[in-house]
Amino acid sequence: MPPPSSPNLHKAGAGPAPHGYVSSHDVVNAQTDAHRSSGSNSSPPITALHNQSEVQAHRQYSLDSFEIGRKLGKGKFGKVYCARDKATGYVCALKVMEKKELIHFKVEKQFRREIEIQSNLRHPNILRLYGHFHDSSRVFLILEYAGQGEMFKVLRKKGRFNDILASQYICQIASALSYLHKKHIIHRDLKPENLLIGLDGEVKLSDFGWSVHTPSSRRTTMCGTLDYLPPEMVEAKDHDYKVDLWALGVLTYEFLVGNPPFEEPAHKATYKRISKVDLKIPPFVSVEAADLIRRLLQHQPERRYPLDQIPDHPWIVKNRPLWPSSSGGQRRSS
Ligand SMILES: Nc1ncnc2c1ncn2[C@@H]1O[C@H](COP(=O)(O)OP(=O)(O)OP(=O)(O)O)[C@@H](O)[C@H]1O
Repeated sequence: MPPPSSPNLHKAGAGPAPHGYVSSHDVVNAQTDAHRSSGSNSSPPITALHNQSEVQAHRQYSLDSFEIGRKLGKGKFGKVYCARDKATGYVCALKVMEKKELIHFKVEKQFRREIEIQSNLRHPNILRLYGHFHDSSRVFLILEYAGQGEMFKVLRKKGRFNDILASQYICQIASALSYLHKKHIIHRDLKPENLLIGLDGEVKLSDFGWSVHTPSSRRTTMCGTLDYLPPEMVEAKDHDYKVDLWALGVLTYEFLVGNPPFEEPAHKATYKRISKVDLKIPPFVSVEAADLIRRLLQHQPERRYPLDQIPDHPWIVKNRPLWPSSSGGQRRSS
């Protein structure tokens, strides 16, 4: 585990074995899992330790290094638990995957790429991967704990976000994407399901399974979620980092409207609408937000609004003074 020096690290509250943490050996005990996950939904009472100094660099981690808390969720390839590093008290999320499943579904390569990419990233709006370890049958990822959970769930619960919240999220995501693009990484799978929310309400971009280091020639691999696919991928043309700009436009729309713009019951119909950029923005969407959506959802990738101009877009400029100050917004100093 690289030194977890990020200001987003969190330390468990004081006291012996608090928050329902148990021995790490219980992590694969299905019965206790069920018991824990059906228990309290509240996050463990944890205290953010901002600017905490470097801790235990180059330590060798194993399952014994952690006390395992409640199950945070379940993905296609594993379960995620809240965990506390016994030595330091730091709280993280521990993702547990069965090796045989990764092999069975032929996702080892994708998984290795995800680890390689994510462990080298340092940005307040990108979920940190502190390290990984394995035993004979499982692989464990030590991830930053996103205390407010999944963006997707929050959005579905609220229906849609107001301009203030949506603009703050979009500005944070634009900053994270801009950081990735400067490192020649395309995310390629931006959608609410791949966004988590940190303890202070800040966006955490996660899931780098589809990401690629931009190659010299552009790629044609078909990937990503249907609703977020750009015209060039629907039309099986080459694509580059500008696919993320299109996805940001789709996301802006979904945040403000509650569903993605080209959604149709049949795949073919969705493809068609994407290819034609058949965009209908409801009248309740503000003029400024609609302008940004249209500028991002351009059929021609070169015409899409550049990420570095997003903080100066009128929608962001208008709403920035209303953002709650504690939620990790990417404020401009000028
Ligand atoms: N770092 C984290 N902090 C808090 N909760 C998390 C964290 N990582 C995952 N979770 C929770 O666990 C669930 C499962 O996560 P996981 O990454 O395994 O799968 P996923 O991203 O939902 O799906 P997929 O299997 O397609 O990658 C998430 O939906 C989320 O609710």
